Amino acid sequence: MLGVECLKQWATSIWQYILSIFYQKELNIVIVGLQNSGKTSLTTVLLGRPFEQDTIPTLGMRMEQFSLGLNVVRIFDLAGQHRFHHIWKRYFERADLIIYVIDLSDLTNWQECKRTLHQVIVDTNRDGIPMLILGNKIDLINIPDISKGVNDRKNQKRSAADLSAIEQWKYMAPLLRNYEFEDIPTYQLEDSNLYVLKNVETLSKELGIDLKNGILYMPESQIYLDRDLAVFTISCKDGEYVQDVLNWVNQL
Ligand SMILES: Nc1nc2c(ncn2[C@@H]2O[C@H](COP(=O)(O)OP(=O)(O)OP(=O)(O)O)[C@@H](O)[C@H]2O)c(=O)[nH]1
Ligand SMILES: [Mg+2]
Repeated sequence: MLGVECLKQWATSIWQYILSIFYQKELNIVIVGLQNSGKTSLTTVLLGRPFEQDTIPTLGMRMEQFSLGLNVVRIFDLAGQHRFHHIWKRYFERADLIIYVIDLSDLTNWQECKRTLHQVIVDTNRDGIPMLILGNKIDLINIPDISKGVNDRKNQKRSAADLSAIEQWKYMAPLLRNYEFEDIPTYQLEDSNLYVLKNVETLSKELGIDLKNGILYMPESQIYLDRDLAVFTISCKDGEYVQDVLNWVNQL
């Protein structure tokens, strides 16, 4: 009787092995974005390792590999420094998913960040590679506490403006999914109102991406997005919304 059980187990494991040969998939994830946006931190978090405050800028590329069920996942964590951007294209050729990471807490390079994102989308759109745009570091952009200083004459004007933006953002957000691109409000982005970018629709609009109709608006032209594309806001530090990102990747 024991012999029959052993034989069954053996046959099952052989069968699983044969299945794995036919069904084993390799998933290449290529992560790009400007310097300091959090690409290496994202890689660390995706690998289930603890977040590190002090990181070293990546030089060239760093590859990490892990198994996910029967599949092998390879993460290509590319360097964000400008002098390395020319190597990105080489990795796009074998990418099954491209992730573009943005530091939402720092507006200094916002225009460059947008330009670079547009270029990545244009360069890879024809191949239809799925793409994920991640607004990172949302733990650093808090909604200002407007109750503070509301009686302070100097702050009164500012507080009223903030209040209307906050109210608009808070109440419109759930409705935006039914809105056309033109209806999503735009903002004069500055350090005091960065929190509006936590909202995925607002962030997409500021990046020129019409998620509903699949169109990328660039300063001189526009293109149809011929691919799966999603925008999330996350914090690698707190792990906020990282699970949503993983769920999205899993359904690809
Ligand atoms: N507060 C906060 N800090 C973050 C977050 N993600 C990354 N950082 C910090 O941002 C800095 C840069 O992170 P990296 O992951 O090295 O950035 P990178 O995009 O890999 O940079 P390069 O390799 O130079 O292109 C580090 O000090 C991280 O600890 C986040 O979600 N919140
Ligand atoms: Mg890095």
